[in-house]
Amino acid sequence: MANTKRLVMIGNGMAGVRVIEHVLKLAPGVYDITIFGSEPHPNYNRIMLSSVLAGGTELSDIVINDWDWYRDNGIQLYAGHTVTSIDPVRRKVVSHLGIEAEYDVLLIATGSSAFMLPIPGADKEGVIGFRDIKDCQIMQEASLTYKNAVVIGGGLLGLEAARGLLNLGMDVTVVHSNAHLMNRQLDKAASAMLKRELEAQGMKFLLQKQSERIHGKKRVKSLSFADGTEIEADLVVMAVGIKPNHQLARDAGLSVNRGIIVNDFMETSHPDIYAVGECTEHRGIAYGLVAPLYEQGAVLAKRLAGVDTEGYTGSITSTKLKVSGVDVFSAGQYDEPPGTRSMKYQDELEGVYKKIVLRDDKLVGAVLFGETGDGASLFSLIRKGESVRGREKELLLGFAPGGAASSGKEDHLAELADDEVICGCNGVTKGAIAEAILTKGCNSVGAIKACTKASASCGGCKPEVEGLLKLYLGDAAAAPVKEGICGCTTLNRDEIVAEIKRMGLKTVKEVMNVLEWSQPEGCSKCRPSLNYYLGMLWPIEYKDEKESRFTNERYHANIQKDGTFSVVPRIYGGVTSPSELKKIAEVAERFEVPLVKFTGGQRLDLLGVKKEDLPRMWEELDMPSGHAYGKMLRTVKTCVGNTFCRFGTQDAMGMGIRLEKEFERMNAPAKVKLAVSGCPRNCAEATIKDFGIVAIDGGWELHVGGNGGVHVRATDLLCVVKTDDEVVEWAGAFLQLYRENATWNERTSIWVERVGLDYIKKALENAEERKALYGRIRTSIDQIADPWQEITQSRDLRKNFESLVPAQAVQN
Ligand SMILES: Cc1cc2nc3c(=O)[nH]c(=O)nc-3n(C[C@H](O)[C@H](O)[C@H](O)COP(=O)(O)OP(=O)(O)OC[C@H]3O[C@@H](n4cnc5c(N)ncnc54)[C@H](O)[C@@H]3O)c2cc1C
Ligand SMILES: NC(=O)c1ccc[n+]([C@@H]2O[C@H](COP(=O)([O-])OP(=O)(O)OC[C@H]3O[C@@H](n4cnc5c(N)ncnc54)[C@H](O)[C@@H]3O)[C@@H](O)[C@H]2O)c1
Ligand code: SF4
Ligand code: FES
Repeated sequence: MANTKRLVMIGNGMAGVRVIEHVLKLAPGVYDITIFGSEPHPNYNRIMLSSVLAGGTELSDIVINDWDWYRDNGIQLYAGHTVTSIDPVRRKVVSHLGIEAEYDVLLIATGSSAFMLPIPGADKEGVIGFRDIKDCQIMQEASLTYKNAVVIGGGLLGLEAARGLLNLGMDVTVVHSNAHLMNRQLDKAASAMLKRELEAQGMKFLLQKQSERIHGKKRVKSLSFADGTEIEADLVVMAVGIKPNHQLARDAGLSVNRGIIVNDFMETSHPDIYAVGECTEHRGIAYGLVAPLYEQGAVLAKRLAGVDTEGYTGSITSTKLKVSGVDVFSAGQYDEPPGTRSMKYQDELEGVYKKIVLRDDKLVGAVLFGETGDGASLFSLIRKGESVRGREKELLLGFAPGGAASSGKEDHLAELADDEVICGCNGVTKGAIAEAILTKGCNSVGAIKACTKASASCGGCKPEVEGLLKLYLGDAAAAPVKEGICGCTTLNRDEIVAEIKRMGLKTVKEVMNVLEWSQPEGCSKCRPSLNYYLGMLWPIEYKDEKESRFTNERYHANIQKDGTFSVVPRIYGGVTSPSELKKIAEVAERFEVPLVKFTGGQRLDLLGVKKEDLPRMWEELDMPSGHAYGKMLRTVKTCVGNTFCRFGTQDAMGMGIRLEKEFERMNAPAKVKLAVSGCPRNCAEATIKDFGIVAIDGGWELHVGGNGGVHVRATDLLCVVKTDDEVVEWAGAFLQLYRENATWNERTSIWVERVGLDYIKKALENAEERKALYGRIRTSIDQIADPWQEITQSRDLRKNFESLVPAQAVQN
């Protein structure tokens, strides 16, 4: 593009990408943008990692900008690339995979890393920080094998990690060096109440403990302390603060202290090199919360767009602990240094504690425990810095339910100026939310979230957003507002499916237009779900929209953390042959596959494959896709059954192979796994599968709704049948009932609990209905070709893989 400047950004995290979002709006077409990010993911909401660890949230739920966003905005993204050097003279950066990028403007947004205590044994297996997706995965995997988790650090991160590990079923002890928890956010009274509450949830604490040494051969076994005591540990999570990632800047000669030193316009000591986020130090402060970083980002974006700005002058911060069942809020001055006065309210029975701290009639701090609904309002007063003389009691007790002086939250919100920030995480003002409600028709928290991003991160501002809804829409908002499948619509799954059927809508775009989506392009939640519903409803006419699928499903292979892919061919029922194994081995050798591994589902995983090699590998393997990447039928695990096992009563392998051939290529709301055991000893673990078959004398037990993942659930017994044909028919009917009624992304374990086993039994016991369901699943599956074959046989489709050079670098 003529006259465009080359903007290169190092770091694909929250602060940096927020700057790019602003720049795209303020100065479209001005920059040719390249981003390098060490993590092999698109930009995601790091704040929400606590929810991912605690369960119920997946990476796809926390992605802020999906791969399409980069592509649609012409951004060259090198995901999985760590920049290893900056050359300020030649104005270029180099990544660890050798990619060079020249810049006119360089933006460093490298964030920070977990601070790891430099104690002996800290390098052992099982000792980690909590900073990214990978750490979440390590903790989730450890919880499957190990019992004792120790979290060092009783701050925000440590407690959120500890709660997540409890959810994963581990025995968790938090080791804290201070005498009270969250000592950087809470006073002693609130801290004591917090400790009691967390103990009631099952967390254990060791306070005033100095960790001295981590023991164990290869993997951690225990942790010992300066006082000579020791605790068993299979997993140690260090959450003792963060250290800004500034080495790259230091090596390039930039001024660095705790972080990269920046002025009020986020300029570093070098011309045309800017820095933003946790990697920076501004007026002596390195921030570790997202709200100030977004404030920095807004200033920097204006600077880059040539828009006037007064500069960034620093932030007062507020925090909210994200542990369900415990409400803790802290803002500004949380203790009472000389020159301040405080007012406190404590109700031990109700578990409520409130404190406000004042200096010269101004509110300078607040600590809330138990009732935190007024947090954002108090924070806004702290930021304003105006006199609150005469209103102190009202501030302490006033806004919350049960408060003495009830001026009401809406009254308070009404008094706020339009430029007051309501959502600190995303820098959204009252004026922006008012505009969304009054002129853009947003009438739910979800719609406001989609339109403005308010409440999209920690969720701490949700009470204020609800208050504004009530303020502007009155009683209309007092009624519980229906939440849609995502922020783009207020319609839920059943309403959407009904409307698609009623109006005969046939494409994703059509659904969005006709059902009046608030975002014309939809989002990463609704697009794949609409694609699924349409395919399920119109199996013959509907053409799958590849662009509405996630990367793995688009490339028919699982993307790995280094940007390579894994290839899993289908091995029916886990039964293979020497010639098939030889073929796989030869292909693995020919393509120099770095790792070959058996999966938990009895197949072979070829890991570390370059994207451009995928079609040729599939061709040479000449086997069907194992669909290890999609919301589809994954595996049918089998035991040897009566073919070899002396306990076996039925042919488990034969049944497994038959079922896998019957239902392979089946699209579903979520992944589906089956297993067949040849007798009630159940070696194939059929009772933790979506559909499990266990042989008994003279028949088969059919089990449904099991799950062996993070949320383990044993199956419910659906029925007992006699013949193999009946097994296939019931399995097909059950899977189709699930396909037709579950919400996209809902596993059978959740769906079965939601609709109830009785509903499923009733639907399937009717032979006519069962046969009809079976007929419909067959029709659906018969329309779908094997994706690997489809790609290898089409020159156009192959090009999608071949044209992507450097293949492993570019994810968009
Ligand atoms: C579990 C958890 C929960 C949190 N909860 C909250 C919360 O509730 N509220 C809140 O305000 N804050 C919270 N935070 C803090 C918040 O996430 C951070 O303040 C924010 O993410 C910092 O944004 P950033 O862009 O500066 O850094 P990051 O989001 O860390 O992004 C930096 C990116 O740069 C990449 N990078 C680093 N070096 C290089 C290199 N050389 N080349 C290429 N890429 C590189 C990193 O891999 C990273 O992806 C939480 C943090 C964690 C870990
Ligand atoms: N809800 C939220 O806002 C939230 C959640 C998670 C993380 N974060 C942010 O992520 C960053 C990291 O969080 P964090 O909790 O690690 O940092 P932190 O600095 O807030 O807390 C670290 C805690 O560890 C304790 N500690 C220090 N050395 C220790 C030692 N040797 N042994 C035991 N305890 C020790 C400190 O007393 C402190 O309370 C912070 O910037 C935090 O603000 C915020
Ligand atoms: S489940 Fe029964 S038949 Fe199958 S391997 Fe185990 S003991 Fe043998
Ligand atoms: S304050 Fe965190 S999402 Fe609004």
